[in-house]
Amino acid sequence: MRTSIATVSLSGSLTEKLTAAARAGFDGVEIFENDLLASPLAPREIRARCADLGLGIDLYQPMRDIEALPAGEFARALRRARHKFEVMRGLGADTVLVCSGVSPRAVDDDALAAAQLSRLADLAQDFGIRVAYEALAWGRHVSTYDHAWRIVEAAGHPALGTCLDSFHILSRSRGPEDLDGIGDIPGEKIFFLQLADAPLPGMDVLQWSRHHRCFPGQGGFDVAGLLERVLRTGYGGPLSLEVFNDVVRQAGAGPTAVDARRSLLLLQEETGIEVLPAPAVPTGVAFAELVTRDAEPVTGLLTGLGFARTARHRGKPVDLWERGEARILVNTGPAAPAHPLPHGSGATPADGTALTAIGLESPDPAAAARRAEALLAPVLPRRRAAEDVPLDAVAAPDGTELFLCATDRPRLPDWRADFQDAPGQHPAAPDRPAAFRIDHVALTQPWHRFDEAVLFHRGVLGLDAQESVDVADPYGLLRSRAVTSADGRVRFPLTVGAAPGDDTAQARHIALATDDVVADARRLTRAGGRLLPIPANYYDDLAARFEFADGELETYRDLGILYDRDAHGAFRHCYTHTVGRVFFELVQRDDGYRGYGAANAPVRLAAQHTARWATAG
Ligand SMILES: O=C(O)c1ccc(O)c(O)c1
Ligand SMILES: [Mg+2]
Repeated sequence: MRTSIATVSLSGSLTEKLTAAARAGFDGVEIFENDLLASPLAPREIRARCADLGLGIDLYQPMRDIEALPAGEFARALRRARHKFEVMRGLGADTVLVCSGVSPRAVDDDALAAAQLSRLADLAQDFGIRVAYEALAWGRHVSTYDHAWRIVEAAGHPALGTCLDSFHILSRSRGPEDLDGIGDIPGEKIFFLQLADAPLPGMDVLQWSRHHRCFPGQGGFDVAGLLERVLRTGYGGPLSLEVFNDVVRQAGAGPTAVDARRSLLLLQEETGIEVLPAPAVPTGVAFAELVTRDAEPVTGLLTGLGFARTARHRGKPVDLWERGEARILVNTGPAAPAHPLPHGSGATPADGTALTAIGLESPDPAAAARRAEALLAPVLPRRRAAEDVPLDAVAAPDGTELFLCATDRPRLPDWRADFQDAPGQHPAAPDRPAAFRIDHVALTQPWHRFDEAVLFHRGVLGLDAQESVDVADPYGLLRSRAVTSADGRVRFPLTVGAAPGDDTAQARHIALATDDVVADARRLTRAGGRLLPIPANYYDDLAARFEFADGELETYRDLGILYDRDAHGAFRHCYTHTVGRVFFELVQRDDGYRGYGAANAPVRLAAQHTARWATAG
């Protein structure tokens, strides 16, 4: 089906918006009146620009306050309409959107509304234009799609149809039965379909619509369910995204357009319109890669955590550090990322050590890469040097390189083949295999790419998105949403920091799962490592909330171990100091604890701020 996007859904000048929409592969656009008014281009020039870019102008919008008006006022509205139809002639646009009125002077009279819309449609017809009437959820007398349709039906004019907008419909829907009326509208009378999602729970509907709409799959609406109903009517027009969102207004148009198209592709896949390569859900984390100019602080920390340097890359200054199933690459080479990093990404190695890449254990790396490519993820070169093992890799929205790889699996190229054993190196802490591994990797996101990142990990990699949690940071609020595989072998809490410039909230971390966090915490301190000190007040509060065996709480207090419990089990965890933009966490999950210790996160963040001041002198 034809895909389209409203210019209001992208930031920048009209030219920037059109270019971004075309580059992302949209077939057409809805031109928002404000974008036209603010543009130095005449309507004919906009038309030519769109034609050069291969974009159609599928809709011009909005026209407001036209129906059910007193006679004099309606005459003035028609004059306005004639002027707009002339603009549309210049644009070569053949459909105009008319929103249900909000004017206090409009009267509650469906017959009058139908008669006046019919007059408007007569005029439109002279210009070869169709009128699509949309019920705004906050319309004065018409606020539901079925009411708008009753008026259109009563008018019975060939140039008058309805526009369905998923936001207005779903924001007012109390249950699926409220959508049954869609099936009563003949598909050819649905002149246009606008798609948007929104976060739940709702709020005042005008604020919700104007500031918080998001692309399908990024909110809580069942947009796919609605689309299926509309398709069953026989609707054959464009699928058009119309998102009003404060963050989107500030984010770059290029990446937003890609995010938007990816959202639409996933929606089309969900509704059976598009067939994409199936996801090959990662089964584990093969490695995490740190880039650093000065390896010593990181390797010192890794040694204290029981890792040993076991191998070195044959052609690059990259060392493999291992303990159990946890593998960390330490890259001291020039940190030229294969993909440009967005501003504010936690993957930026500018100031020392940064977490820039993750190896995902993939059941079928080539298939995973094909899906990623179909969903517009930048595909990175398979070989960085002639002698390297070919590895599939793509860039996540935050610039993190995701290697789709295999470890010790016959018939698949093994990423470790590029590494040569470092003789005589064994981890200081021999483990039962799998007793020590990467539990999760917390990936801070640029503030304006969070919703995109969640959809990317869900849609492209096939991970499940968990509930979003808010965490109080002393200097703001942190939002965190984990994407995980069903068995919990892959867990990436995606977080978005308080203030964009806040270094503490920007740091990424690797959490290492152990079956004895106390022993590992002691090992680190014995090796001269520092664990993040936690205030005594925290332990006094723990004593009030939970019961502990004799001495247990004192041990935690001495070491800085935090404690949490959920319906399943217990969680003990502690944090190393931060090196550059990276720190480590040691975690012990008992009896199937599912979370990440969110209850402790405010204490941890405050302690990290304090520690940063201490080291800053
Ligand atoms: O918020 C508005 O006014 C507005 C305008 C045009 C639309 O298509 C819409 O859904 C909302
Ligand atoms: Mg709309």
